[in-house]
Amino acid sequence: MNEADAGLIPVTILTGFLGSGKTTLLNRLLKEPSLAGAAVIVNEFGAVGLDHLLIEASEEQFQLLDNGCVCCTVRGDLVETLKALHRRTAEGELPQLSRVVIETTGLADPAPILHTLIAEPELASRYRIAGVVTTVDAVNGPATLERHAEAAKQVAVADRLIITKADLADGWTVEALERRLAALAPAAERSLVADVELETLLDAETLAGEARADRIAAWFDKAEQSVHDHAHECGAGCDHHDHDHHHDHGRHHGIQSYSFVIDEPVEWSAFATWLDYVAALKGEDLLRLKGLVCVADDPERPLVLHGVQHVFHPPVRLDAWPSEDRRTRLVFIVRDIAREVIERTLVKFAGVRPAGPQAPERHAA
Ligand SMILES: Nc1nc2c(ncn2[C@@H]2O[C@H](COP(=O)(O)OP(=O)(O)OP(=O)(O)O)[C@@H](O)[C@H]2O)c(=O)[nH]1
Repeated sequence: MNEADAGLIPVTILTGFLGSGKTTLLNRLLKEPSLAGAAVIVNEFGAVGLDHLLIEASEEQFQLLDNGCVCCTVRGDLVETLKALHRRTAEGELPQLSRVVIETTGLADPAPILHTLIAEPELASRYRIAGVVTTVDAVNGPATLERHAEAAKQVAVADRLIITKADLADGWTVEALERRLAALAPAAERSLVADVELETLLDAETLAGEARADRIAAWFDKAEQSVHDHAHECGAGCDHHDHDHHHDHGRHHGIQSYSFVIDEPVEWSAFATWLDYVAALKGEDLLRLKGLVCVADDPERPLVLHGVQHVFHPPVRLDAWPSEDRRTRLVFIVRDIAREVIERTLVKFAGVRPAGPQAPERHAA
């Protein structure tokens, strides 16, 4: 931090591809005493997102941006949220703000977010960027970096790279991933999540203010260039001609999110058979599945489900429902898998018929 930054509120961006362990790390961080005065801004897809139920922050600490992806459609909401946080703190409505952590969606490009923080005068006079922390999943990470430009970008702008799920991968895979990360982000510090010092993690910035601003400007130019290239690829057939839409359309192409709500408790053995089937058949394009499940033999204690491509993590049983709503909710983020396909398999294997869409389907961007 340089002198000009003194007195500004540090903002850390916590990013990483879908299911790479951002929320898990954030929940660990939120238990740190030094995070007591922090505000947490979480961006999730879709009106029926579940993250806000799974993050253990106090209501006062927590701000949700759930109307799109923070790097594109809800960037304005982020600006307003940060302005309002500052105003409410100054007016004594909220306690003094020690720092802000922004958890992005798994598909976000952090560069435009950083650019916004620097370029928006009111924000730049109140907040400083404390760094970008990117989680990379050791099991899916190598393939994800090859397949998804978003993931490579999240790594490239990182100050700190946190390798998660090394406990599920062999040593050789982790070493190969480390080499790949070193090539993509030579200046970033790398550590395994098990070795992370939580106390210092959020002050991750490895570049001084000006160098960072230059680097972000360079990234932003590249982003503009890819938008421009995309506009050419799209040609006359593409009817989206405003800048932001090109930006989204180019990067989150083919990715959709949708959710299902199931009114009745489910029989776990049939439901688990359905999960196995979906993972085996569609794993590569099933970028993320999250669920809160009401199981017939223990309806008071829901199961939390996490699927990340082919990997289904062991379900975790909560002691109680996190909100009044006790129905099973499933959120999917997929590439080119139609909602009807998932719905059909739910009926066939799990024997349940989900209620109609709770919110209009939307593209994940
Ligand atoms: N074994 C193991 N599991 C992990 C680790 N980190 C996260 N997980 C599991 O991975 C799943 C997804 O973790 P999340 O923290 O929800 O990932 P996320 O990046 O917040 O996911 P999105 O918000 O959907 O992008 C959960 O089941 C976690 O328990 C890890 O280091 N080891």
